[in-house]
Amino acid sequence: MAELVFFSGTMDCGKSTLALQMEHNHRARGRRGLVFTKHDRAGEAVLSSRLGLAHDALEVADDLDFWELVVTQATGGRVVDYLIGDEAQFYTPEQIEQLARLVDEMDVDVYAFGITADFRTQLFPGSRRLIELADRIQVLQVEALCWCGRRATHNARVVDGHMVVEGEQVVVGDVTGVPTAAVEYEVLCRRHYMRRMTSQAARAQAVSPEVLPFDLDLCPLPGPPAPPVGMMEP
Ligand SMILES: Nc1ncnc2c1ncn2[C@@H]1O[C@H](COP(=O)(O)OP(=O)(O)O)[C@@H](O)[C@H]1O
Ligand SMILES: Cc1cn([C@H]2C[C@H](O)[C@@H](COP(=O)(O)O)O2)c(=O)[nH]c1=O
Repeated sequence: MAELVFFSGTMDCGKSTLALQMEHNHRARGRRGLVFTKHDRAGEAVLSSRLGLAHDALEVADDLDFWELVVTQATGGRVVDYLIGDEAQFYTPEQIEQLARLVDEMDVDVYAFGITADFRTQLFPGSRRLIELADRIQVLQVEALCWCGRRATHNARVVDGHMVVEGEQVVVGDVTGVPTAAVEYEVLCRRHYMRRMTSQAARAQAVSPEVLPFDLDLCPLPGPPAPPVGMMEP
């Protein structure tokens, strides 16, 4: 029986890599599929992974109708067994409903890949609909890590070196790790997301004079506690 599966995780946790692997595995077994993406960092109509692999893909415009497209293929004699959809957070809720219909009425497997929440921790509309409709939600096993070593759960947006929590929901970008003037992203654990503590902010705080050790000459440490009244020192 066909399934609608939502593979989710933070940015940089291997979703596109897994999408490419699944495409490879299904095709290797003779299944016929279509690959989609939207706003991939590498450009239009390509599904790319940070591991260096890439695959041609159909770019999902807002007016693309998945149902119409697959039905047209099928009536033209081109069987579609499965769909791979990367960057699915950017799909419209209506498109997610079309994908669910393809699973239920055309027996097409749909594997959607995407982040759930934006840089403000709010669900993308496409991801929200996937969470509502998917047969299964699979959180990726490879964990992206916060700079502190904890599992990263949140996607932070960094502009001019500072984490921001206001702005357009969609700004295509990468997790470069190199502060630039442009928009970039950093994955963080919840604790550091809430404190707006990016790796750069943590480094800056570590060398800030406010947290340097006290100058002991100016601020001597207290001595040992005085003996209780009535007791003589030996
Ligand atoms: N040089 C590298 N060597 C090994 N693994 C890498 C390298 N660069 C990236 N990766 C892996 O690729 C993952 C990102 O893959 P990608 O599919 O692009 O992520 P996503 O689509 O979730 O944003 C990283 O979490 C890391 O595991
Ligand atoms: C958090 C967040 C991300 N984006 C963009 C940035 C990237 O182009 C993609 C995520 O791609 P990845 O393969 O998962 O790394 O989404 C955005 O537009 N808005 C956001 O809030």
